[in-house]
Amino acid sequence: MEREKVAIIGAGVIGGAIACAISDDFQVTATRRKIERLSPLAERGINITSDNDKAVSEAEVVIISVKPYQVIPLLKNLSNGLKDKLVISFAASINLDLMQRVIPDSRVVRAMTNIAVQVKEGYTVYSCGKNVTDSDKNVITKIFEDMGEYEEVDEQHLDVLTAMAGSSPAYLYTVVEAMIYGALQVGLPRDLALRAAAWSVIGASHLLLSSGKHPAELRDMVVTPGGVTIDAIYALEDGKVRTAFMKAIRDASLKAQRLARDACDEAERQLGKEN
Ligand SMILES: NC(=O)C1=CN([C@@H]2O[C@H](COP(=O)(O)OP(=O)(O)OC[C@H]3O[C@@H](n4cnc5c(N)ncnc54)[C@H](OP(=O)(O)O)[C@@H]3O)[C@@H](O)[C@H]2O)C=CC1
Ligand SMILES: O=C(O)[C@@H]1CCC=N1
Repeated sequence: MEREKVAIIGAGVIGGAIACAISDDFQVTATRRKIERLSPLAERGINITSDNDKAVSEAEVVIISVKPYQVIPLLKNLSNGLKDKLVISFAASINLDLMQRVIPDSRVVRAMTNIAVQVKEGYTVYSCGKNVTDSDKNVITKIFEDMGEYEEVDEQHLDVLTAMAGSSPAYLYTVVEAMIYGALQVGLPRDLALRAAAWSVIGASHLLLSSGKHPAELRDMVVTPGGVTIDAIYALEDGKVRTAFMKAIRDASLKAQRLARDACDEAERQLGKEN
């Protein structure tokens, strides 16, 4: 069976990861302006070009993975070619309504994922525009399945989910790095410290998801009275780690919402100028 053709416009960090994750099941063409940086994708059999128009014209599905401020100008440039196509944007903060105003004749999906797509273990959340069909949904879920876990959500949650799902690996790497440094301080070899921290994150996550238990209950099961863990928990509470994480998620969510407002204001200015 002929594989569906997908164009990925802006194959940088996340677009490149998506290209690799779906390339067994879809015929992928990846674009960016600095085409020489796409050679690792070409080595994996992915078509590469810096010609967005050509990539779009040959594709049935178009994935947009440029920076948020580049999305609206890009969609305007490509609007003729995008007519009647399914367009999936992974850009933070650029909402469905805004994209739909610029490409009214396309079927638009807004999605957020994370860097674990590189190992096909991303977590993708998405919302569909009004005219997305059931057959589009089949294609969308096939793409997202190749990237890891996925679920459809109400668009109103996508800015907070950018902070929770899209950005989360960065927070976890910060935690893991700090844990490794703690272990180095008391003499554990570097590679052993890294494996201990990373496998603990994976195991703890799987247990959390499969047990259905609240994280506080699971934490309590680890804390042996008079034992080792309680001294770590005491130090973490003393360092206000929970407040720090709550602030981090709140601030990142507010930033996503502010970027969304700025993008709308800028688009209004541009669209106003054209009318
Ligand atoms: N990084 C992450 O973990 C995640 C990022 N995102 C979202 O993905 C988007 C991209 O982020 P990220 O991958 O980190 O950023 P990158 O800068 O790595 O990727 C953006 C890419 O877009 C390319 N680009 C810019 N303009 C054009 C154009 N006109 N035509 C074709 N390609 C173009 C750039 O390459 P060149 O300059 O060579 O053209 C660059 O490679 C953002 O909107 C972000 O919100 C979503 C989820 C997770
Ligand atoms: O930092 C960002 O804006 C993007 C969105 C989620 C992850 N990276």
